[in-house]
Amino acid sequence: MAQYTRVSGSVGLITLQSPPVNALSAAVRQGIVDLMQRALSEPEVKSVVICGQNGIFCGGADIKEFGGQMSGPPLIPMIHAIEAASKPVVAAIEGIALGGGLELALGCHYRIAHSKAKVGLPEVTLGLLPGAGGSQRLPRLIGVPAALDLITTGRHVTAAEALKFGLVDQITDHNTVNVAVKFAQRVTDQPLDARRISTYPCLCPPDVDVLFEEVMQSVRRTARGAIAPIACVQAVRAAATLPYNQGMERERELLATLFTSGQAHALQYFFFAQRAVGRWSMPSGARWDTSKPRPVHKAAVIGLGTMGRGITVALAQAGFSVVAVETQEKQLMEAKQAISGMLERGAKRRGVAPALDKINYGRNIQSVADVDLVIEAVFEDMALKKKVFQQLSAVCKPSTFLCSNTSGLDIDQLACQTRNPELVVGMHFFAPAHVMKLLEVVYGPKSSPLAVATAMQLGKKIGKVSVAVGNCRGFVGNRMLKPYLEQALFLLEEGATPEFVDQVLEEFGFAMGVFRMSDLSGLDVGWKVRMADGLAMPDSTTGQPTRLRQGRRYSPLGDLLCEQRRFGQKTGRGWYQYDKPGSQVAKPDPWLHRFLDEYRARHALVAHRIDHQEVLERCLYSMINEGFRILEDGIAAGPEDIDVIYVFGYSWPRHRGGPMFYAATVGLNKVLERLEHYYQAHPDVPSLQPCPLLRKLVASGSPPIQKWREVIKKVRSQL
Ligand SMILES: C[C@H](O)[C@H](C)C(=O)SCCNC(=O)CCNC(=O)[C@H](O)C(C)(C)COP(=O)([O-])OP(=O)([O-])OC[C@H]1O[C@@H](n2cnc3c(N)ncnc32)[C@H](O)[C@@H]1OP(=O)([O-])[O-]
Repeated sequence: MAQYTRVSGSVGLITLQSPPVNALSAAVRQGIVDLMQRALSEPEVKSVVICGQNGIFCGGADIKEFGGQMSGPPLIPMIHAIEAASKPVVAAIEGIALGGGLELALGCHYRIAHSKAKVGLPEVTLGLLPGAGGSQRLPRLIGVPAALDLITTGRHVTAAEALKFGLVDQITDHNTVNVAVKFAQRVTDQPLDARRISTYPCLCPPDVDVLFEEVMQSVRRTARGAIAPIACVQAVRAAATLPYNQGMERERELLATLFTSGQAHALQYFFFAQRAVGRWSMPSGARWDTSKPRPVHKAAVIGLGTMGRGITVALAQAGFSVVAVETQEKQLMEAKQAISGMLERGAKRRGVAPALDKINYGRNIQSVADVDLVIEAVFEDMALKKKVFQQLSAVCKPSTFLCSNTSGLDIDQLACQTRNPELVVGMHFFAPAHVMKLLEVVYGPKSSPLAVATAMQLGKKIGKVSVAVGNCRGFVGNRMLKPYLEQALFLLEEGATPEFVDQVLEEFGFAMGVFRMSDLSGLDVGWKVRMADGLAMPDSTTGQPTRLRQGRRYSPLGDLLCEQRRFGQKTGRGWYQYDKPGSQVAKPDPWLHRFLDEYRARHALVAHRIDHQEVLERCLYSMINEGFRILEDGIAAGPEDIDVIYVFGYSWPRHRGGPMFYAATVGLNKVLERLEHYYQAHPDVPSLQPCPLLRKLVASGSPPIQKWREVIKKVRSQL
């Protein structure tokens, strides 16, 4: 929908009207076409201004329309008609002009932006490319290098940067529409041919071929298998080498390939999944829109190890006053230094002043008596955490929220240490906590919707993607990681090498394979947890490491490496070898290959040929199977929660949508059939036994992932 008003006597004002972001739905496009014809036909009208309702210009094509039959006037001829208009058309950009929204503005003859506006062509983040002339007009307007940067990254640029690029003609701090109307009146007699961007030559730097080669190489390196960034480079190359119309034809061809690709579906699913996790719910029925958060003004962090430091930085950078407590003097001094350094570097990158004055350091837990919310980040030991929660409950105001950054310990046990267990939730950050976007907000049986709402809102305020999950061992992320790690170890026992397993997972799109990741995070972290669980102990009779624990298959490979202090990067030896402790370049280690051969011989294991398919299916399907158990248990409300956790917390490739979306893509019946195949071969590995929910979904015809929540609700109501 669009509205037409005549302003200042001679200006036709077209206002896009489709909340919340005036996306270019069929109705909006029809409105623009009709009202442009009206403005051009009215003799009194000398110029036209296009703007958006509610201080937002346009969020681009309507992503909700992508899944269906496209109807209404097509975008490209609509924008061509505006560019060819006989009267000047001015875009008044407020809020955002993204994707098709910016392409619409590029079809206009002038662009006026509010100083706080952001513009960009983020189609690549949806597995697409600017398909309404953006890949051909932008290079002609701002040059090939800048256009390549904006189109291959999809980043949003500020109005100031857009002005520097020449992407907008003027920026204002005042009412943008009024400024644009005045501007439109001033340019009525200016020649328009010079303002039709599609007619501009595409000026190229002398070494344009070298530039495209370099950009293509770096894009291939960072894309990790995503195809859209590569198509974006090819589209801009068409602008640099072909006449406009041929370039547009090339843009159309490339977009057609992407539009129907699985990756575009995965990325568009993920776009909406990111928004779905904000609409959280709890098994009790409490929901995001019925639970009001309590404002947090002052927070505290207890324990300034690696995680505590990152959490303190994230809070301070977001403007919160923070009381940072560390009882050990030496640790406190080191933490102060590290935190100041992180704040200064972050502030420099963002061009702002470091928030050093936001933090008060203390060694005494008494100093947190007046805060609104505390995040405990002490060593991952239940007894220690319980003691800290008892102290906090005694010291803090009764209304203070007590949160733990534990990565998998029982939140309810901590809640039971306090006077107000309903105000206790988990806030599980991911290392480095001031960088990683993901936050698991963990509610226990006593946690109140108020506490969950407050933690979710705080997460959003410090720039995190927060996902509300139930309390269980390992919550969602680490619980699904366990069978994934387990299968990787079993594959080594059966003949694979760490390099091969990692290569398969990295070709799939993970930033790092399971063994390189394990070396990075340190093998001793998991070892300590297994020791605490009594898992890493040798057989009481033989004293030898056994491969069976409570009737389940267990691989002591990781424990055996740790007994030799092969903790990974930190000791220079792990699943790989490194030049020296702390270096990050992993090299295959002949010692480990010999160790695996001896281990197999000692346990009478016969190595067999393991191919890509087996690695992917056993590692990913066992993880996905655990995902279905988590949905069945109600620990996660829907598949979107799991997928957002894995993309933002465990580097699952976004262009594959997430583990649950991937299962839907592969086909649930195939996942079920393969799990049954592997479980038959490995009956002592319960994580391969297909989850009943998976069976039920297959039995009900494998409904599309958007429909799983209904099936889950029915299944859980029958439990
Ligand atoms: C031809 C052409 O070349 C091609 C092919 C294209 O143009 S492809 C399209 C290119 N455009 C984009 O990639 C921009 C995508 N949007 C965003 O980046 C952000 O939304 C935002 C604009 C920066 C606002 O962020 P926000 O944090 O303030 O709010 P929100 O929660 O995100 O969004 C608020 C609500 O608006 C919905 N929404 C946002 N953008 C939308 C869009 N383009 N289409 C449909 N719905 C959209 C969103 O789902 C949510 O709905 P609900 O959850 O409330 O029901």
